[in-house]
Amino acid sequence: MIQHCPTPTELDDLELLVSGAYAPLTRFNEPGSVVTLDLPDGATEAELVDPEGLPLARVAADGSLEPLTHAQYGPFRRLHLTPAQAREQHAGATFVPVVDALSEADLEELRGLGRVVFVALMGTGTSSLSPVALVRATLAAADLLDKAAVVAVPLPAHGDAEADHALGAQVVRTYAGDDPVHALTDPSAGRAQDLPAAIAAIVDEDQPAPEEQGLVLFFTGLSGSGKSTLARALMDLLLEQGGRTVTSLDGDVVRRHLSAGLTFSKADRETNIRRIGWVAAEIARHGGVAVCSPIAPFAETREQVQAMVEAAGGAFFLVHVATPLEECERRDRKGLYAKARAGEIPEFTGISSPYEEPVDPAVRVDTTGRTIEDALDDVLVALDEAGYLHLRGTDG
Ligand SMILES: Nc1ncnc2c1ncn2[C@@H]1O[C@H](COP(=O)(O)OS(=O)(=O)O)[C@@H](OP(=O)(O)O)[C@H]1O
Ligand SMILES: Nc1ncnc2c1ncn2[C@@H]1O[C@H](COP(=O)(O)OP(=O)(O)O)[C@@H](O)[C@H]1O
Repeated sequence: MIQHCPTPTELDDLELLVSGAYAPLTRFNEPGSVVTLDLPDGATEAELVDPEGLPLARVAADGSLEPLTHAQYGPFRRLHLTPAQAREQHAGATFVPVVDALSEADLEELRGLGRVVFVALMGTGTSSLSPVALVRATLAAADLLDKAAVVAVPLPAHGDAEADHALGAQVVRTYAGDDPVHALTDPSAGRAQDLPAAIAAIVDEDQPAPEEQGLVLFFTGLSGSGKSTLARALMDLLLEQGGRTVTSLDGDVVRRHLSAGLTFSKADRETNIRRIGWVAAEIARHGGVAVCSPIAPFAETREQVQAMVEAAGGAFFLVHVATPLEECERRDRKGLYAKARAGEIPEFTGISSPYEEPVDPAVRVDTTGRTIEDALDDVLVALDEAGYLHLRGTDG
């Protein structure tokens, strides 16, 4: 039987299927259900493992589950009660679903309800807050009420608003059992202007202003288009003007270290870009700036990098260095195009290997006939307008 690590959404679903939160649903892939599991390469059964390889459950061909161990990772694990545990610990309370930071108005609405249990629906993609910040903000809200407790339920979003709403309502009912459920009248209506100070501080930390957010500047384009030159010039400005930590992930340099030994086959290029994306996402997670300048010829891999960066709370800023092939080949700074034309370098991007142009980059720069400062200015203006970096160029 194969081992398989499900997606974050599938891991959330697995926990809720096993805990009884989805009752009467107990298995993946029931007809018409949004609770689905994709196994790789046509496999019909598998041992499901967490990201660190701990076996969690076996899934059979009919989607049914045999639990092996409970998930043990992640912050606030102690608040992950099963519905049975929640009903036992909090019998007689009013259950209140929460998907966002609670405002003064929300709290006012709850005063007088007696004992309240917040059911923080903190699964993947449910809230605009990160899962951990949603729980932290809900604990802060509980502190502001007389008698309130928090249960964390990793109910994920499945991309179908109607089905997700129905599933959420059903899950909260299951947690409440015979006790009342109170849905807030206008959840998050008071957002921004009406958050208690302790909750506002948690939201601000989770959602930093664009100029404080981790940033991945990703230059893509043909060999010789000007990626490294522009990336280096931009990093110099950042270092000169200060205030941020900066890491370079240049294509050639990465291939000498992180990706040493990889070829230029499609599979190896994808591996190379995903490695860059993984490192860049970690840098962004810590609020730093990563400047990446690989060719990155495949749209799908670039999108995977974007997803990794955004999942880490960073902003992804794609710069297409759109210098045409003719100009890159005319420059042929490293003599590689001549060798590729002579058949000495196989699978050369633009000659014998594809480059998929980005459809919707944050900025597109053709460097042909322009100075470096002038071309860089296009990037600086776009970054300034997006609010991420406010750098002054050197040409005025
Ligand atoms: N077959 C082939 N195709 C493209 N490029 C080649 C090839 N062989 C070697 N080189 C040199 O490697 C640099 C590109 O590496 P990358 O890691 O950026 O490429 S990729 O993103 O994995 O496609 C690229 O550097 P840049 O010119 O800076 O882009 C080339 O110098
Ligand atoms: N406006 C410009 N912006 C960037 N590079 C330019 C520009 N005009 C000419 N060039 C030259 O083009 C070449 C680009 O090479 P490089 O930055 O290594 O490209 P890449 O990293 O995309 O392979 C350099 O020799 C650079 O001096």
